[in-house]
Amino acid sequence: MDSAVAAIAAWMPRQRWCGGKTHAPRLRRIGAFELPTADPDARVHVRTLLLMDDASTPPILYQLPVVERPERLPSPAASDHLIARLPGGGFLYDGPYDRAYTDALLALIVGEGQAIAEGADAAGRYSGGAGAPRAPAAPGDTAGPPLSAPATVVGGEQSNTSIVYRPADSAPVICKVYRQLHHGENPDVTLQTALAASGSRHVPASVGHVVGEWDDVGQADGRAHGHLAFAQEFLPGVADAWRVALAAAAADTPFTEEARELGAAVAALHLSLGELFPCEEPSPELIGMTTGAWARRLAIAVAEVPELAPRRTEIEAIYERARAGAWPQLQRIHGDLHLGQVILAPERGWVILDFEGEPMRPMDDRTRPDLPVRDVAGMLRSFDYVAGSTAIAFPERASAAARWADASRRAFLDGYVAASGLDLSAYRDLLAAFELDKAVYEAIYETRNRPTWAAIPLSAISSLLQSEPLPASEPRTVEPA
Ligand SMILES: Nc1ncnc2c1ncn2[C@@H]1O[C@H](COP(=O)(O)OP(=O)(O)O)[C@@H](O)[C@H]1O
Ligand SMILES: O=P(O)(O)O[C@H]1O[C@H](CO)[C@@H](O[C@H]2O[C@H](CO)[C@@H](O)[C@H](O)[C@H]2O)[C@H](O)[C@H]1O
Repeated sequence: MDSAVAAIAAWMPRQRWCGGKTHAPRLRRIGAFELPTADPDARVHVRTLLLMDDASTPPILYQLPVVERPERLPSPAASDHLIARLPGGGFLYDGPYDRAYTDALLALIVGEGQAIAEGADAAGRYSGGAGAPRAPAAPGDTAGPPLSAPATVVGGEQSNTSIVYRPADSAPVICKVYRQLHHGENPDVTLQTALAASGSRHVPASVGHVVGEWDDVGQADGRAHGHLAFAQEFLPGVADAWRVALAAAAADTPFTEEARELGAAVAALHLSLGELFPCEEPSPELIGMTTGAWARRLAIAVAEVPELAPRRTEIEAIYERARAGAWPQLQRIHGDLHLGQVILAPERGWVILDFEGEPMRPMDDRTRPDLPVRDVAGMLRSFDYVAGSTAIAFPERASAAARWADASRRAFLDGYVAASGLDLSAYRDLLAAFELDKAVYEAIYETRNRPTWAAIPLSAISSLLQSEPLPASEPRTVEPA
């Protein structure tokens, strides 16, 4: 497979999910596993490679599902997903675009299957959300659910690769294949599965997931264990709020009613998470962990984004003011909340997706109790992004878009405060620090991934350093989601 790894290294930087577009990956094979397929002659191999990019700092472990075929796929569209011709005469395809992989993955989850280990291993776990395909009652039970269905890959700006299955006789399912792997719990799986099981209407039902293991010298027993994929109910025909909000801002259509309800949905989510998972008091140690993370992120940003160096002292002053101020209880949160993570489903209201947390943050940080204001700050930044990207696309609409964003931000805060019972005005400094920290994160993210958008967080950082936090209205108490 060495030639395949070399071909993947050349192909990978062009993929949206690749975190290291600014350097040539230096890939080291950690292990692989093969998924059983329906091919009776076993001429097609569905293999997942786990490859460490040692050229990233810190190194990133990638999941690369590929399909090795003896012949070229006939469809002209398939050639877009051909990674390489193999020296032995075969063809190597990008797995999520090849039905052999998508079917093998669905069957692994729904049938609670086991991969064939080649140094790494994987197994399916089925949790059976409403309307999802059902696992066979017993091995070989042919009256079971579809283990095969037409599938398409979700396009756009995604950190992972999501595959939508549309079985003929059961509800559609979306399965996210994690591209960057980590040892331990992936909150995307654990938080959403617990919320759905508790009856929350603000998350899609869970269908199942894939767990995996691979060699890792950093673990006591030399093996890492983590989540590789997550399948959930797919809500069809709804655009994410980012697209809806962009259209509303471009047309100068008010979004305040939707923003207020979104604030209430986020509050209900926080109440549910606070009940389902342990909470912690803000001890000096926990406060130190949060402020330490702000400082580390700022140091990376200053090194990578030259425009930030002159603002460092001012940013640190806002962090210090927040450190010395009031801190609420810590609890599990979403962790990377923005408009691209929420959809407005008919007769259901706001549905919140993607609980994986910020992809550039260490997984240990993402799985600890955190501050709900981090999520509030993330959504406030997202409304500002709508104004920023509208201004880039239509400079003549910049002022109207800025007013649109300001009204949406205020309505979101009003909805959140009214529904959460949290007196946000007591945590203004903390909210300001989290908003700044998110903008600092975005400055790194955009510089690495979409340099033409780096101006959006950079101009937000300037405004945040000049302005006072938004006032927040009085809270009242409501039931969890
Ligand atoms: N359950 C779902 N129902 C409908 N659309 C979904 C669902 N889950 C994800 N999506 C769509 O796929 C996109 C990417 O999903 P997300 O979980 O945010 O992936 P990533 O981690 O790659 O960013 C979302 O913005 C949304 O448009
Ligand atoms: O891919 P994820 O959803 O896990 O999140 C990452 O990518 C996001 C961009 O797709 C990025 O969000 C930033 O851009 C959004 C517009 O595209 C904007 O709505 C967000 O407010 C802004 O933070 C996110 O930060 C990153 O973690």
